[in-house]
Amino acid sequence: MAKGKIYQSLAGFYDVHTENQVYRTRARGNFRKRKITPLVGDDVEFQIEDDNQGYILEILPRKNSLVRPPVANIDQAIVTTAATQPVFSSNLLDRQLIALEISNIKPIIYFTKTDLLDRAHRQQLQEIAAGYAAIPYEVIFPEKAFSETALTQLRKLFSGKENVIMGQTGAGKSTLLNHLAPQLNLKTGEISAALNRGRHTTRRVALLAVNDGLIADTPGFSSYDTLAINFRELAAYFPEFKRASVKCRFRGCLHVNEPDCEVKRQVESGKIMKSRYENYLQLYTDIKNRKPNYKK
Ligand SMILES: Nc1nc2c(ncn2[C@@H]2O[C@H](COP(=O)(O)OP(=O)(O)OP(=O)(O)O)[C@@H](O)[C@H]2O)c(=O)[nH]1
Ligand SMILES: [Zn+2]
Repeated sequence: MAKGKIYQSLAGFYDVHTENQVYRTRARGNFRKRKITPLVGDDVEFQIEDDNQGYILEILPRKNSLVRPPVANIDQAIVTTAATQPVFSSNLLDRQLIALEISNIKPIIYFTKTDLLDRAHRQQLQEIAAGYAAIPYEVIFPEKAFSETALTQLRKLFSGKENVIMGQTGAGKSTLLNHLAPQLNLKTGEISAALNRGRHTTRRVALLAVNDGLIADTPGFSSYDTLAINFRELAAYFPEFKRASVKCRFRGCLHVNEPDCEVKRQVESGKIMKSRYENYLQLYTDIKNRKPNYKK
């Protein structure tokens, strides 16, 4: 029996890479019965049948997995965030960050279209970017769009990691992927259309080697609209709230109506971004009012 990692899935075949070879494998029938589908990124045990063929026997435990794109064991996500066109939304960004925190995926916030900002807006967005960097999140705010400095910074963060790209439609995901992996030659503006074609569309998904790291060739969206968490857990996915909360008077403080709340104090003093707190309250209310059958 051999061990490897699935790098590509296409029409029921899984390309498994070991240290020195690639095997084209199929999943054994018992996976279908157990309703388990191997995913790109899975570490697997497989039986070698021929020179470079085989079948998968076991999927090793996953760190996490996404639905779109269907990829497992992701370390990092590049959250492609338009500074403008579409207009910057802290609410969308925060929801993406929370979804990643829940899945234990490290976010890298990459601002696109910074070249389209006038001076006043550039100043404003730079302050926002600095706020996120202080949380701390990895933030890349290119002086010029896709400057070598920004791309080098991003490539460095890749090393030894499995990455995915996410972001709303038009944010610049394909453009960024093309800069990172020119061999892809993606047409811009096409990805969201392909993803929206429906869940039954079989698409090739592959991991590409980029600077000692791996990147999924298919950008995706997180399932932030189906947050399945309890409202009491939400604050734990805001790193700066979690840090402050040790100084709240009450254990289990939800930072809403409680007296002597350190999170609220830090919002007042400007240490915690007001927008983050407002987005927290909005999401908190949404989750609390969610219909019971909506949970998972
Ligand atoms: N000026 C400027 N334009 C950009 C930048 N990034 C992307 N664009 C343009 O914005 C448009 C959308 O970019 P895409 O890369 O297609 O965006 P996407 O996120 O892949 O979009 P979907 O496929 O719809 O999900 C294209 O016309 C790009 O050329 C940038 O940093 N600066
Ligand atoms: Zn509190």
